[in-house]
Amino acid sequence: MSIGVVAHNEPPLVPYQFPIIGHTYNFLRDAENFLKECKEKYGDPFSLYIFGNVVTFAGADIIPEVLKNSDVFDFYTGLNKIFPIHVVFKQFMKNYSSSYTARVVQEQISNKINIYTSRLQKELLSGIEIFFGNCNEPKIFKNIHYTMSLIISKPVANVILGECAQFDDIVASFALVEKEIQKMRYVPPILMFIHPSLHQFFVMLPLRFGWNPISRHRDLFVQRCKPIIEERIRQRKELGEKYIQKEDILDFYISESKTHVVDDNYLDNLFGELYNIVFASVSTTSRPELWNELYEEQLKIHNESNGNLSIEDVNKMVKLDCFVKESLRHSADIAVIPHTVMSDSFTFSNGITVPKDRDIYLYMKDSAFNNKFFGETSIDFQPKRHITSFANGKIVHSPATKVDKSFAMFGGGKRACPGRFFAINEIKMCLHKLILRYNIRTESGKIVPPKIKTSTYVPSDSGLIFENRNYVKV
Ligand code: HEM
Repeated sequence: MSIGVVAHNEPPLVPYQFPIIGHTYNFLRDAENFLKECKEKYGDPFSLYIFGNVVTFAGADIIPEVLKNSDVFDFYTGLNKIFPIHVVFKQFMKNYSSSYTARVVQEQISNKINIYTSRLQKELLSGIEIFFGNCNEPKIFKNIHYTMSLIISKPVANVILGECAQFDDIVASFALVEKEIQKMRYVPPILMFIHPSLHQFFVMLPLRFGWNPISRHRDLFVQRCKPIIEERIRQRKELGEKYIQKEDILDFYISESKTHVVDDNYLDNLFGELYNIVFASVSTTSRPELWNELYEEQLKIHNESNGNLSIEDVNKMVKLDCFVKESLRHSADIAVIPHTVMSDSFTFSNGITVPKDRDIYLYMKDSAFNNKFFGETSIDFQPKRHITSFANGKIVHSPATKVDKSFAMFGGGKRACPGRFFAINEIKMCLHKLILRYNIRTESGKIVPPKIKTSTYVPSDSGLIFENRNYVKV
């Protein structure tokens, strides 16, 4: 049994038997139990030798320190090693800046939800009608994840592209972009055994030969949106100060660019900026879990709002919010999002030091199901745990958008997900409409667990049955 050499005060490196292979086999075979055992035996954080590299796993105590120090622990450097999403987009954008994109999402999308609510609602209802329909007879939907992506794509396309979202193929391309990019994520990192950069080279090989999974979406974007972009630029020029900016992200980027020339470079850049946001929003928002007891709350709010939701109505959906938060907690991946150490080293508050270039995986399951935060019932699905009732009758609810040490599903610190307000709002509106209209159950009548892919979960492909409640008109 060999024990790797670790520098003074480094996280303990879990002993392993076979050189080169290290812990790779145990990690691939059963990451869930293997990480649990390691944490119990070696504490937080600990290191493993996987795919030829020493990587560190941060559990519930260390995750908040990693997220808080985003200038030291870089998410994009870590992510690019296994899933070079930014390389895909950088082919289109000359000056890509992740912090600029984050600011646009926060200021132009999340801060303006009240402006978008009625449009989002209209698009969601139309998507639900197209993709689920009446369901007067119970209907089975097999690929529910993709169907939900299609439904979510409609409102997202509307907010991002304004009237360009009238084209069905543009809406479909929003859902497909996500699907195609996600495929890159599942290339097994076997070549990392030789050198980490070899895996990256292999994943990016098609890009080097000029094939980009999203090129055809770029062509469709140009075909559909170029005339609209040109017309908007023409109007801006003609009306000058009198031009009233449209409420969509496309017009925001047009106003920022201050150009009058719609050439290939300009369109590439616009496409890259816009579809980067599309990827972030569609890939994360489509979650079909439902909970029947929420029906009463939805019916009450539906009646009070006459079926026309405002942002205040969405905020009143406290039970639904707790349900969404609990669903997100339960769908936490086992370990995700490596953050790479960018400074010479970093010392955690418990005195343990990690060196430059070390990848720190967030052991999310340890945080999401920790008794320290959620007590003995941490593994149970209990949406009410997010509500606290005080003796004086005061009731406080911890919203799904709140990031703190017990809830890291949206990250934390300065780089916490800026799209979470939009995402939660959209999920709640969508679930509200679905719960009002349908009874939804799994084919087997039991809860179907997701499938495990290495250390992440992917939705199960078992079907969901939708049946019209025949009660309210949504
Ligand atoms: C349920 C849905 C979502 C989940 C679970 C989610 C989760 C996350 C997580 C974990 C991060 C990394 C945070 C960190 O490293 O601290 C992140 C970042 C980000 N998310 Fe989301 N997200 C969701 C929806 C969205 C939506 C709808 C948008 C856009 C409208 C969006 C845009 C972004 C952006 C731009 C970043 C990068 C932030 C930065 O670089 O500072 N996300 N998200």
